Amino acid sequence: MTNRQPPRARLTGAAGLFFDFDGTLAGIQEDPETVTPVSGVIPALTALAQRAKVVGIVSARPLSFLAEHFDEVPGLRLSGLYGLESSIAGERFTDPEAAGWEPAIREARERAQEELPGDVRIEDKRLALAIHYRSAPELRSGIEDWVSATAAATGLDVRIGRMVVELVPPVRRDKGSVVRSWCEGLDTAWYFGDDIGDRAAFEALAERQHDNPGFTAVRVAIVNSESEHGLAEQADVVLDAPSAVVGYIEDLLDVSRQG
Ligand SMILES: O=P(O)(O)OC[C@H]1O[C@H](O[C@H]2O[C@H](CO)[C@@H](O)[C@H](O)[C@H]2O)[C@H](O)[C@@H](O)[C@@H]1O
Repeated sequence: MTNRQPPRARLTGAAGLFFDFDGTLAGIQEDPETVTPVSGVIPALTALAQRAKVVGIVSARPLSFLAEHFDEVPGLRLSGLYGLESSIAGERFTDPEAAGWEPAIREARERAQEELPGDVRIEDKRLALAIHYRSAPELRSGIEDWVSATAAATGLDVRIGRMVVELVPPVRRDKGSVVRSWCEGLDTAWYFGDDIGDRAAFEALAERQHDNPGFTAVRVAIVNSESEHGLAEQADVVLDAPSAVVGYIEDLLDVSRQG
């Protein structure tokens, strides 16, 4: 059991709460297409969005996937593909520099379909290509070599995740840039994450706290048997499952209602 007591931070002043999706609001499964938020996430986020100044999802999933699962939460911000896409108050944005890399992603997908073994799962996210080896972990180093070679041939960048390697446009955006911009005007912000890509968001919160002594950052790591990237060591709170994130939000709302 890795849960710790939540800190005594409350939803006072201008508060923001930002959540990664896979492994944080949803359990990990073999097929990414069938993943849904765990029970209680939608009502918890709905209540939070009524109470906090900014609530958002900061994910590597495409915006279309996030919209399908979260459109019913009023006021929720969505950021997809590590900040390349977003939707805020009904306004959709796609990074124009990244958009030019769609043909390179398509080329990489065609190469993957021809060259990679059938037990590797290829997830085409239009502006990113994820190669999953969860169903064949022994293929990891071969896939990493293939991804490096394809990145060199296409000009794309490489990102590593949980049993996944991705080809992405070489654009300077990450979850840290999203959190940095969403923290503007906030007094307190929480970030909940479980994976390597969430480190940049933790760092953005730490930087903001360092530069603004009046700002409170709460970094929440969701750890699991696959965690190996030091996120828990940087965290203020450690939880052990997406269901514990729902419990944490409910506690936070309760404590904040009590004033
Ligand atoms: O930023 P996130 O919302 O956490 O997205 C990160 C990646 O999540 C998905 O892959 C992960 O979850 C899959 C489903 O449980 C799992 O099979 C895989 O091993 C995990 O890496 C998603 O499919 C990727 O596109 C995201 O980059």
